[in-house]
Amino acid sequence: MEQRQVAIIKVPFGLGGARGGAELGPDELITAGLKREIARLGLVLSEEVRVECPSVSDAPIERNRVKYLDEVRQVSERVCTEVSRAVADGSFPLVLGGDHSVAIGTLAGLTSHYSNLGVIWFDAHADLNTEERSLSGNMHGMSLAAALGHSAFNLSHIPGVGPFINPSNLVYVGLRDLDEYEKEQIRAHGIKSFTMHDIDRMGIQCVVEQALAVAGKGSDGIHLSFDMDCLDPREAPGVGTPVPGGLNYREAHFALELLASTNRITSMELVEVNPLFDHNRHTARLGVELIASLLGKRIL
Ligand SMILES: NC(=[NH2+])NCCC[C@H](N)C(=O)O
Ligand SMILES: [Mn+2]
Ligand SMILES: [Mn+2]
Repeated sequence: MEQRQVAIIKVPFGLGGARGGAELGPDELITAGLKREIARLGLVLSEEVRVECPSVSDAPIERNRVKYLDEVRQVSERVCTEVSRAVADGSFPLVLGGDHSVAIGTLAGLTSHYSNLGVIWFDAHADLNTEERSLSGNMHGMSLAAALGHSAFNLSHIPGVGPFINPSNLVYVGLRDLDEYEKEQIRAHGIKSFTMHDIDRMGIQCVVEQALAVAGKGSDGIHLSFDMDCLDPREAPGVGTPVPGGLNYREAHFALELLASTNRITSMELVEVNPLFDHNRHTARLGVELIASLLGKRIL
């Protein structure tokens, strides 16, 4: 990471998820010691903003098949503004979710500065569904369809946004739970995907090096989108949509340590921490540790 200034952007939004609780994520990460870690690394916290987000109690009763689209749209616009401002200020944007639908706003804000943004997406899921094809209607499963311009609601509807992201600069790490339509999309657009099978076969080091090559090819910035459910639920039980067979503790740390050592990651978001399903703040503490690894913390 080149910048020594970090901007924390908290997005307490959970209406895009399958079950409530992700809106408690940002505060939980702060309570778990995030700012102390940032200070220990000698980084300057240039700002800490909290994006105002609607919650279930403010939202009208949802009767549509696609859930809380208006709320996601509103939050996306606000996140876009904050992320864009952080980049303009020369800070490293660190977005704290919230469910993964907050990525729509993050990517919108980033593309307003980076014309060819690379994206590394750590997740058990592909988040490539469209409004028509989603089986659940949950917007956190549609963020990348919005960023690629495949869904009806997409980045182009957000004021101040840049271009859609390019599928050739998008890469997945940790996939293991895909809907049929998502599999078709990955094949149709040739999106580079390192599934858990590939990690078993090649090892996490080789996977991360190749992922970086894909995201970095011709790009002017690389965003890391980190869904905590990429981890095995034994490591990270506090998530909304856990899937067995994920990354273990050292694989996740090593991946982020490797990314940090290249100095090429220009922004990060960490999403889907859900304290309601956590035990003793374990998942939030792990989230803080992983952010520290990405920001340059080393063992020795
Ligand atoms: N960001 C996430 N945790 N996404 C989970 C998505 C699960 C499923 N594919 C869906 O569309 O509903
Ligand atoms: Mn996700
Ligand atoms: Mn996921």
